[in-house]
Amino acid sequence: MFMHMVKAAVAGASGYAGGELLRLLLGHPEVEIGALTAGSSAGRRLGDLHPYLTPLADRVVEDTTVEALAGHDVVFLALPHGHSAALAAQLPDSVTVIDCGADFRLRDEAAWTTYYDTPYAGAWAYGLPELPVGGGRQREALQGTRHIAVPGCYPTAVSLALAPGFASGLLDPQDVVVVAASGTSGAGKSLKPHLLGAEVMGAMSPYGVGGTHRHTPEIEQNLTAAAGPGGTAVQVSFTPTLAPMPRGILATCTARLGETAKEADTHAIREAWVKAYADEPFVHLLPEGQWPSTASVLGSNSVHVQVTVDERTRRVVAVAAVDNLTKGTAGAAVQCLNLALGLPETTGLPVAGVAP
Ligand SMILES: NC(=O)C1=CN([C@@H]2O[C@H](COP(=O)(O)OP(=O)(O)OC[C@H]3O[C@@H](n4cnc5c(N)ncnc54)[C@H](OP(=O)(O)O)[C@@H]3O)[C@@H](O)[C@H]2O)C=CC1
Ligand SMILES: CC(=O)N[C@@H](CCC(=O)OP(=O)(O)O)C(=O)O
Repeated sequence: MFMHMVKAAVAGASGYAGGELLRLLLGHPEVEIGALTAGSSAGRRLGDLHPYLTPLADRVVEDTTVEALAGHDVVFLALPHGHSAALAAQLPDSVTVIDCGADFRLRDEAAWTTYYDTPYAGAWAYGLPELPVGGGRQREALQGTRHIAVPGCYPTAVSLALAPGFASGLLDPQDVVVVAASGTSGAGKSLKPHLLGAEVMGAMSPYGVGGTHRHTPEIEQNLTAAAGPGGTAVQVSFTPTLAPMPRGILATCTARLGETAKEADTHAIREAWVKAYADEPFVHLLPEGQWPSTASVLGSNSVHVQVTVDERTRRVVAVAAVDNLTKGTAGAAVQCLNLALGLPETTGLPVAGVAP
C-alpha cells in the first residue's frame, strides 16, 4: 500500500482512451496526475484537445519519452499498437506499467503473428479481473503485479457475456457465434475516411468479417481459460459492426448447449451466471426479461449482462453491454491499477452511468 499519493503518467493523453483515463483519474482519491504525453500533440494545451477535462485545461502535453515517464509510480500507456513494448522495456523496474494497447495481451505467439504486424513482445498479466480461471478469478494474477495488459473492448464484453457458461462446462466450445456493435470512439481519434460523420451517421456496417478481426484470438484465449485446462480450445466466429454512436459496445453472443446441458432450461443455465457474478462489483446480471443497452452503462465501469436459452435451437443467448472507453479500456486500466497497488478494487470508478 502506498503511503503517499500515487503519481501516475498517461502516455497517449490526447487520444480517446487517454482522455477517459484522465477523467477517471481526476476522481481517484489516491492518484496525483503527473506527466501527460502524446505524439503530434506535444506542446499543446490539454484544454484545446479535451475541453471536458476542465481541471487539467492548462496542462501542456509533452513528447512521449522515457525521461518524461520515468519518475512516476504508475505509467498508463494509451498508444497505438506496437508502441508499448520498446517504451516499457526502458522504464525503471519500480514503475507499474498498465498498457491499454494490445502489445502484451496474447499468450500465443502464433496467434499474435497471424493477427498483428509488429514483432511479438510476450504476454503480461491480463487485466480482466472478473474472468473465471482455474477455479478462481483473474484478479488474483493482478494483485501486486507491475505489468498489466488491459483487454480489448470487444473481448471484455464477449468474455464476460459467455465465461460463466464455459467455466461451468455448459457450452459447446466449437459452436460459438458473436456479433457485436461498437461506437465509433473504439477506432480512436485519428482521422479515418470511413469514420467521417457522413459515412457513419444513420448506418450500421460490419467490418473485420470472416474471423479476421484481431480480437478473435483474444476472445478465444479468454473463453478457453474460463473453460479450464484439459478441454477443447474454444473457437469463436466473431463479427464486429460499427454503430452510429460515440461510445458503447453491445455484444450478442450465442453458443450451442454442450452434451451435459442438452436438456437444461433457462432457469438452470442462468444459475451459472448468477453464481459467477453475485459478488462482482462491476458485472451486473440484469433481472430476467431485462436486456442490456449501451445507454445504461455510458460513462460507467459497469457491465450489464443477460442470458437466456433459445429452446428451439438449443442455443444460449448471452448479451453484454459496456462503455468501450470505460470498462472497455480506461476503467479497466484503473481497476487494474487498484489491484496492482493493493487499493480497494472499486476506488475511483463509477458504477452508475450517465443518462439520458
Ligand atoms: N478506443 C477504444 O475504445 C479502445 C482503445 N484501446 C487501445 O488504447 C490505445 C489508444 O487508443 P485510442 O485512445 O482509441 O487512440 P487515439 O488514436 O484516440 O489516441 C492515440 C494516442 O497515441 C498517441 N500517439 C500516436 N502515435 C504516437 C507516437 N508515434 N508517439 C507517441 N504518441 C503517439 C496520440 O498522440 P497524438 O494525437 O498527439 O499524435 C494519442 O494520444 C490503443 O492501443 C487502442 O487499441 C483499447 C481498448 C478500447
Ligand atoms: C470501432 C473500432 O474500430 N474498434 C476497434 C477496437 C478497439 C479496441 O478494443 O481496441 P484495441 O485496439 O486496443 O484492441 C477495432 O475494431 O479495431
